[in-house]
Amino acid sequence: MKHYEANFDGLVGPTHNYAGLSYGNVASLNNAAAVSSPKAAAKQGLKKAKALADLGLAQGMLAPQERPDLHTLRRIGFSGTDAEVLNKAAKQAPALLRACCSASSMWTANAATVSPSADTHDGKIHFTPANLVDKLHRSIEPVTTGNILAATFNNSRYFHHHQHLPEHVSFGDEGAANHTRLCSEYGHAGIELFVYGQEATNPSAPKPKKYPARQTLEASQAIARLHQLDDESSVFIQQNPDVIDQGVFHNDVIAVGNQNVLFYHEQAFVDTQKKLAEIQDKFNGKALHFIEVPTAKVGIQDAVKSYLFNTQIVTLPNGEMAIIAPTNCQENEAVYAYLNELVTFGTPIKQVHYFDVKQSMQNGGGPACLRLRVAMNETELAAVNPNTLMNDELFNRLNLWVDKHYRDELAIKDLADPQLIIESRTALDELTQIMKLGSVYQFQK
Ligand SMILES: NCCC[C@H](NC(=O)CCC(=O)O)C(=O)O
Repeated sequence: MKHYEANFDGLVGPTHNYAGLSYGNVASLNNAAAVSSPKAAAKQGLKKAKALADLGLAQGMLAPQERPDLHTLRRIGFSGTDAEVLNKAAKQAPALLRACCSASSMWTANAATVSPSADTHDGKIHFTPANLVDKLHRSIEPVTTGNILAATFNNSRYFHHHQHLPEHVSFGDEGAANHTRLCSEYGHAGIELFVYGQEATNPSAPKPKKYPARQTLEASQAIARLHQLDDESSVFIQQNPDVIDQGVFHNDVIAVGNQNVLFYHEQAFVDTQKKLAEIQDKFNGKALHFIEVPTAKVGIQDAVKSYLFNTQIVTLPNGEMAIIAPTNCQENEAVYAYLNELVTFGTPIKQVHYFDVKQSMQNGGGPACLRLRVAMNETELAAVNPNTLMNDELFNRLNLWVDKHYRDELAIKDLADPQLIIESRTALDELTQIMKLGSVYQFQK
């Protein structure tokens, strides 16, 4: 039986904009009110996804969400026709309107946590949508995310979909951005690493002073229980609170794993040596590559600016690993020098491929934020909705669809334009037909 790790990238939605909504995410704050290009953003994402499919990897796409989210605006008391709701919100509560217009579901690393069947007791792939409670604009994603995941992985024989965790800060859950999996082969049982920012029920435990720690230990433990993981195959690691305060709002800004490689910054974790020993122990003596990047070579600021660790590490069909990096890594002298050196270290990582995903980067989302990993065997892959899988036909269709429906530019003031509702719904309605998703959006019910 063949095994794959498929990447499901988030298709960037028609309202992609820079609203400065993510306190603690430096890029989001720095680019607040800049003019975005939804069309360029969607095309950059499609190009990366297609390039990975062309490298011989399993690659899918996840549909974006309905924005502006009029359902939420009505729920908080704005009434009338769609245009009236938008108009009133724009005048009376512009910050809430901005939160209801974000295309943030594009960062599918935050869509859910996924545990492959090799790790779970019932032998199914488990999905739990992230509740994303730390940020208002993201907390409105999980229900539709669940609908989209269920329409994409639509076979209950292989896929088990859970409800998102309770919507309270004690269970702050950011999905796969704070989760990585180590294994010798994708189809073998692996070690699931859950990296949390704080313990909600232990006020004396360390936590950041300035920026929020979005993921809690309690949420990570709940996911491990729901996904039927063994203690022997789960490791809970605290993210270093000092680096959260320097802009590392998710673990995938400072560490990434693939198969037997863990690539991380020296300052990423609390109790690093102890945790590495636990991982090695649970890995049953099999070979592991811990690639630690020292501060002396790449400082935290360079890591945050370039997104060195928000790279994807993928295993190519020939068994070598490649790093999928944003072009921002080439533009940073220290990081570029490090990556050029990394491929000579004798680790499984042999190549680096650079992609321009700047539209997403300007909101703090790199190549790894844009994808949700799902390790699958060939039977499970065959059970995925085939219309979501990347190939020449889907790539061409989606590019044409973007050309037809997306704006070249979007400024914050444009979010109050009622025409944007019509454009966005028309686009999404057509998309659900292209990807054969059924009625996943509120406006279709
Ligand atoms: N994994 C990357 C997530 C990036 C995302 N940025 C945002 O939501 C920025 C939106 C804005 O500011 O318009 C976040 O911080 O959760």
